[in-house]
Amino acid sequence: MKIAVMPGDGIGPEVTAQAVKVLKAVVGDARPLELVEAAIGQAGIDAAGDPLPAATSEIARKADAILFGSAGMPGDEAIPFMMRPGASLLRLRKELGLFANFRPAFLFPELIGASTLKPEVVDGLDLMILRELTGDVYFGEPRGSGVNANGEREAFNTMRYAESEIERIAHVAFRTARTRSGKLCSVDKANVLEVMQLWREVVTRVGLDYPDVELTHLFVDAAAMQLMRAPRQFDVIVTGNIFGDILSDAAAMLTGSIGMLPSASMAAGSFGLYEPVHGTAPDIAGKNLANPLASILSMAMMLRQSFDQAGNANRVERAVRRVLADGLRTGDIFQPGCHRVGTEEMGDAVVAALDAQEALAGLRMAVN
Ligand SMILES: NC(=O)c1ccc[n+]([C@@H]2O[C@H](COP(=O)([O-])OP(=O)(O)OC[C@H]3O[C@@H](n4cnc5c(N)ncnc54)[C@H](O)[C@@H]3O)[C@@H](O)[C@H]2O)c1
Ligand SMILES: CC(C)[C@H](C(=O)O)[C@@H](O)C(=O)O
Ligand SMILES: [Mg+2]
Repeated sequence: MKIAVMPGDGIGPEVTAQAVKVLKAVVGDARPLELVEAAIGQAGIDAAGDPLPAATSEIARKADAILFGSAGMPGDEAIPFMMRPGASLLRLRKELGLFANFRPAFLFPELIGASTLKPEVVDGLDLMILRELTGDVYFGEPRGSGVNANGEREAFNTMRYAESEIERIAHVAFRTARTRSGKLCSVDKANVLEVMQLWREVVTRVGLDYPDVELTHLFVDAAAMQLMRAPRQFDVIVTGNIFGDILSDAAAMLTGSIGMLPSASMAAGSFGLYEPVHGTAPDIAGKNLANPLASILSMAMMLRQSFDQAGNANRVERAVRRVLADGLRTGDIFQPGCHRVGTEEMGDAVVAALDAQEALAGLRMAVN
């Protein structure tokens, strides 16, 4: 198992360290684990004068999977786009062709009181946002800024999708819906944007190959409203890059905190980049306050999707559920009556819960 570890900026190194700790505990001696750390974001600038150093891209290409923390800091916007610490992630996604971004919004029953919605509205929430990740206004050309004919400063980006890009994410979406409830909602803005008219047309056409999947369409503004009103009406949502970015942060709050939302960014095969949906959280960085569970749960997605280790992934998810059931909470998911812990203590508790699972399994074997 060759894994590139890219901690990045802000809370990235803090939460990634916990995911690595849990990874080592769950894999144990069963499989050789090769972890190669690579500099990205500000660390890349410090090491090689580039937020995505060539050496980091090389490590990424040779790995089976990437465990990513987060990148970018306040003030980034003043730096030219390609040199921003935060842009390192966009460049990496594009370089590696990571077009399919899975962002599951799953509510652990123990956190029902931490959700921003009423318990009866979110109870049992388990939805999958599939975000297209290498197209759209993030990468569309032309982009830039300058002075217009009136002598006024202006800036512009281009929302752009090629038919083939929509087709390939649509196929992933329909296949994903098949493995879940068979319901797929495509989110666009076809009432206003040509590019989204194409999106709707192509998704609808691809859908003819999947007659067993029930396809619906929503405009993104209505989708945002429905997500807050009655989120359980959704199972799989497929959408473009920018709408997916926004809807997934919103969905995070239904699960209690942005610190709970993992993600997997996949290319065509089993290679993937796994990262929490949250950013570098400069306001709490370096204080042992960050919730590491999104990072730990991203690592579980890595075990399942890149290494075919569903058993180990389930064990990690069960261990997370155990620590929540035991009342352990970082500040972002704190509820009265619970026990407040820091980033490291939360990671240690997940490892202890894994050990307890193992001890119990050993005991069962001995009894039988
Ligand atoms: N994948 C990434 O690398 C990624 C994702 C989003 C934002 N960013 C970058 O991060 C920087 C900060 O962005 P932002 O402030 O808009 O978003 P953010 O997600 O970093 O923080 C938003 C809020 O959520 C809180 N938060 C985030 N993660 C948390 C965690 N694990 N535990 C507890 N609280 C948590 C923060 O303290 C903050 O109050 C920016 O430079 C942005 O570009 C990077
Ligand atoms: C940091 C930023 C470039 C990134 C994005 O916009 O894709 C982030 O917000 C995310 O959700 O992964
Ligand atoms: Mg985002």
